[in-house]
Amino acid sequence: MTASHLGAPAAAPAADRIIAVDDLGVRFRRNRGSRRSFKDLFSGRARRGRPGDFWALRNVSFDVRAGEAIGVVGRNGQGKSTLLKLVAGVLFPDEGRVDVSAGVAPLIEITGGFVGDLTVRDNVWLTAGLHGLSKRTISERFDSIIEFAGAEDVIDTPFKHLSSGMKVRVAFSVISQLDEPVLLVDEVLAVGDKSFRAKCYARIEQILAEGKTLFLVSHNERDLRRFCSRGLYLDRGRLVLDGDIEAVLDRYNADHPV
Ligand SMILES: Nc1ncnc2c1ncn2[C@@H]1O[C@H](COP(=O)(O)OP(=O)(O)OP(=O)(O)O)[C@@H](O)[C@H]1O
Repeated sequence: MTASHLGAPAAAPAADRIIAVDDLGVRFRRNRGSRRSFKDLFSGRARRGRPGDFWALRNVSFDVRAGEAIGVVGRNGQGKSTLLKLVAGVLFPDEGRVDVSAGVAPLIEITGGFVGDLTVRDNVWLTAGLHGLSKRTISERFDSIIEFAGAEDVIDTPFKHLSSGMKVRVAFSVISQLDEPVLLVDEVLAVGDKSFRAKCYARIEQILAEGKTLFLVSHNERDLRRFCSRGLYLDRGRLVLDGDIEAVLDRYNADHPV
């Protein structure tokens, strides 16, 4: 008998579960860049107390089933990108656990993972290779990656010389043609022009139809409603609401009316 015969379980059964986040906490130092005073250097109290520390995320727990599309909402600076970085495994928690039982394709910072001094061609090979695609598969997909991005004229240009829009186009094109079961998209779509955004939306729909799992951070409610069935609402690093995307957006809008 499958779990669905027993009614909706509170937590995803282990077999279905692709991501498990348990009591997650991440602490940052607000003033890392500021100089310590001479007096601070000799003050044990200042070091122990670490007054600049704050929790960017705390007590965050949720499970994700394979194939879910989750929108992450919240005001600026409330922990959304930090959460995606933890799922991507590029940041480690100070408390709790994040277990991800599948490969993750992250598009979480415009230039994230791309090497500025390498050409577009080399970056495509590097990123696709790091995500486990064979040389043969990369060769087969290379032209379509470049074509989707509209990057034919900049194939041999160093990535750092691309416009910010073109960087996003190349990054999205590569990331969305990997075989990883989980896709993380943080805001970056806002940078592309209208026609590229339309292509991205079609690609995301295709990815969801293939049964992949999506995390989308966005301030665009239309995008969130279009792709996501579930929402996570973060405020001050806490998970205020985990539920149906409509309920999550209603609550967010009620808490923060324009
Ligand atoms: N490496 C870091 N060191 C110190 N503070 C950080 C670091 N990364 C993020 N922060 C801080 O942690 C908090 C959460 O940041 P995060 O980027 O997760 O917010 P966000 O919800 O994604 O915001 P936005 O909507 O503006 O993208 C912010 O106060 C941010 O300044």
